[in-house]
Amino acid sequence: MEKITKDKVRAFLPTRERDSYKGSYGRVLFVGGNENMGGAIILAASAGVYSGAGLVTVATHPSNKAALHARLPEAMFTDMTDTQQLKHYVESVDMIVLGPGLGRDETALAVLQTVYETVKSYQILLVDGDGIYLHVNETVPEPDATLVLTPHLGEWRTLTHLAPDDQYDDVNLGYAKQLNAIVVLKKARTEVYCDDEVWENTTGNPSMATGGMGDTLAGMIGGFVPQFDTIKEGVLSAVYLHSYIADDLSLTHYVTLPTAIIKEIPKVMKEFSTDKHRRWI
Ligand SMILES: NC(=O)C1=CN([C@@H]2O[C@H](COP(=O)(O)OP(=O)(O)OC[C@H]3O[C@@H](n4cnc5c(N)ncnc54)[C@H](OP(=O)(O)O)[C@@H]3O)[C@@H](O)[C@H]2O)[C@@H](O)CC1
Ligand SMILES: Nc1ncnc2c1ncn2[C@@H]1O[C@H](COP(=O)(O)OP(=O)(O)O)[C@@H](O)[C@H]1O
Ligand SMILES: [Mg+2]
Repeated sequence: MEKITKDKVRAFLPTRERDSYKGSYGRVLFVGGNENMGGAIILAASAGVYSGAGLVTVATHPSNKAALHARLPEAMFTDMTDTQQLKHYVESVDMIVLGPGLGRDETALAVLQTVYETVKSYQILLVDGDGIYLHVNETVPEPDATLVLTPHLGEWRTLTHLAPDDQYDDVNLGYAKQLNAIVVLKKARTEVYCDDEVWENTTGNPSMATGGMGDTLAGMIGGFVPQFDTIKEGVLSAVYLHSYIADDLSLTHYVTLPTAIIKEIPKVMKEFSTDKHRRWI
């Protein structure tokens, strides 16, 4: 098992080109947030924007529109219950983050099915939260995209039926392959299963054990992956920095709020950037 370390993340972090524009840094669609869990998708999308995604759209329940615009004016809104609009947005992005706060009812299932039917092989689809529940418990088409799954230990048990005592690395890797996915197994020391590799995070602490923390990680991965040289490097860097920020905040804060992590992302990316002393003027 390889460790995700500071030096590796520093080396992975891309530098920005002078002539780049928002299209250079990824168009990302966030799908989720029913009438009761709009916060989950707003957190995910906020993490995506603060991670540097070039253009972010949120497909969510219409009741979340005003809150989204108030909290995150950088993001665009579309109604996730409008199937034609949802298809249109899925077709126009590089990456989709599906599932935070989506719910598990018929509307949620229809949304997930539309996304799964529409994605193409050149796109990246991250499935989290209720999306993972629907992925396992409902009959859904296999998405033709690079799949990233971000289960916590409970969701991993749902996906694999593995008891906690049976979750050895090689067994987990076998399941990740069977699921045809890069798996981010979230826990105190999060693990990433990618191709034949197993990675272990070296950051993270119990001040992070609060609702919305995983939604925030999903959003960071969504923001990072289109900007990084490889999907693996984007995923590993998001996992590391999400918890690195929390470790820093935990020195002075008993609990680390997802919104506090989100605010710090651009600063920490600058700290890790190899051209951090560069001035553009
Ligand atoms: N502000 C918002 O809108 C928020 C919205 N949210 C949205 O809620 C949706 C449901 O997600 P969820 O994770 O809350 O619930 P679920 O999928 O039922 O999993 C819990 C089950 O797994 C088990 N379990 C075992 N080990 C575990 C572990 N290490 N970590 C966690 N659980 C563990 C656990 O066992 P127990 O605690 O009962 O012992 C229980 O049986 C999802 O879409 C998410 O995005 C939340 O993000 C909160 C903020
Ligand atoms: N004790 C802990 N130590 C380190 N990280 C933790 C701890 N508890 C939770 N986390 C992190 O918080 C996140 C929780 O994810 P998840 O349960 O999906 O949250 P939510 O669905 O509420 O957003 C994961 O990234 C996990 O690694
Ligand atoms: Mg979660």
